[in-house]
Amino acid sequence: MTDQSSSLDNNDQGVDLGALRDRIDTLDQQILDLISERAACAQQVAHVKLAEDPEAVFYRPEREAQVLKRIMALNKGPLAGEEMARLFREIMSACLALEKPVRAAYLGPEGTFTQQAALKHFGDSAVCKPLPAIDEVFREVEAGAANYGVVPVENSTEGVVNHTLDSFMDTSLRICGEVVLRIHHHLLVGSNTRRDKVSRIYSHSQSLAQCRKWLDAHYPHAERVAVSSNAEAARRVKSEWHTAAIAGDMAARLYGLERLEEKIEDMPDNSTRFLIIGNHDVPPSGEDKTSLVASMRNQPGALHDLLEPFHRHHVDMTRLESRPSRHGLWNYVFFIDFKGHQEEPRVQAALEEVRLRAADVRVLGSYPVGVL
Ligand SMILES: O=C(O)C(=O)C[C@]1(C(=O)O)C=C[C@@H](O)C=C1
Repeated sequence: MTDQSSSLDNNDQGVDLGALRDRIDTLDQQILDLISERAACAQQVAHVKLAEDPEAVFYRPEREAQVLKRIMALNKGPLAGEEMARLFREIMSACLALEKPVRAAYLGPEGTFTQQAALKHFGDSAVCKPLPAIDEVFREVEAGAANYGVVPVENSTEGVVNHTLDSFMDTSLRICGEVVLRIHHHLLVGSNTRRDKVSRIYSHSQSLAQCRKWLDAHYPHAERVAVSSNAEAARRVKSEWHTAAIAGDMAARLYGLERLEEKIEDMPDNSTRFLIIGNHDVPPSGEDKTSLVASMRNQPGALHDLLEPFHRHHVDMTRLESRPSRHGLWNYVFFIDFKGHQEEPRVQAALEEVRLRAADVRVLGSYPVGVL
C-alpha cells in the first residue's frame, strides 16, 4: 500500500484546482460507465445461471471471495487494499441485487455487531432482517423466509457462543461463509448526560466483561446493568439521564448517541467471528475452511483417535470445541474447524477415517476464509 500522506508531499503546487476537478469528472464518468457495464454483465450471469438451473443460487460466496482477494492483490494504492475491497464489496452487492436481492436474517436487534457483520458480508443492497434469538435465525433460513442467516460463533476474549453451536446439532443448514469483525466498544451517552454524572452503565454481559478493567479504572462506582444486547443498552440510554451504554458504532449511529470514550475494550485485538448459514454447499474458492460436528462415545483415548487422522493427512485444525450432547446417545460432541475444502483429496481421506472412528460425523460446510 502507498502511504496516503506521501502523495500530498509531491510538488502539486501550480496544478489548477479547476483542472483537477475536470479530471475527476472525466474519471467519474468512466467509472460510472464501467460499473454500469459490470452490472449488465452480472444480469447476463443471472440469465446463464437460470438457463442452467431454474433453482439456481445467485449468491456465490466462493466467487465473491476470489473477486475481493484479486482486487486487493491488484491494488496499487494510494487507497488501502481493504478500502478498495470494501468499495468492490458494495459494487458486487448492488450487482447481485440486480440478479436477485439476498434476504439475510441476523441476530438483532438493529444496531448490534451482528448487523454490522451482515452488512460487511453482504453489503448494503442485501435485505437484512433482525430476529430476537439465534434459533429463530436458524428457523427463518430453514423455512426459506430468509436465504441466509448471520450468527455470532466466537469472541476472542469471551470464547464460544454456545447457543450457536447447539443450534447446529439439530439443523440441516450448512455454513456458507464467515466474517470476522474487530469489536470496538464505546462509552455512549445522550446529549443531557455529563461525563462526571454517569451513575449506571448498560450493556450486554459479554461487553461488560470485555471492558471490565477499563470500567474498574474509570467508573468503579457506577452500577453495571446487563441487558439483552448492546443495541438495547443504547436504546435505554437515549431516553435516560446520567446513564451510559457500552456499544458499537451501529448502535451509536442508530440512537444518535455521543461517544464519551472510544475503544474502551480491554483487549485491543478484541474480535468476533460470525457464521453465514444457508441451505447449499459452497464450491472451493482456493482458500477455504471446513467445519464439522462429531459425536464420540465416552471412552479413553476417544478424542485422540478422532483427531489423529487430521494430523496424519496434514490437515491443519484451527478450532476444537466440545459441548455436552443433548440427545444422551453419547456424552460429548466436538466442533472442529480446519483449513481446506471437503472436495480436496487430503481432506476427504482424513474425513473418511474420522467417520470410521466417530459415532457420528456431520460436515457443517466448507466455505471461503473471511476476506474483509
Ligand atoms: O459471478 C457470479 O456468479 C455473479 O453472479 C457475479 C457476482 C459479481 O458481481 O461479481 C455477483 C454475485 C455473486 O455472489 C458473485 C459474483
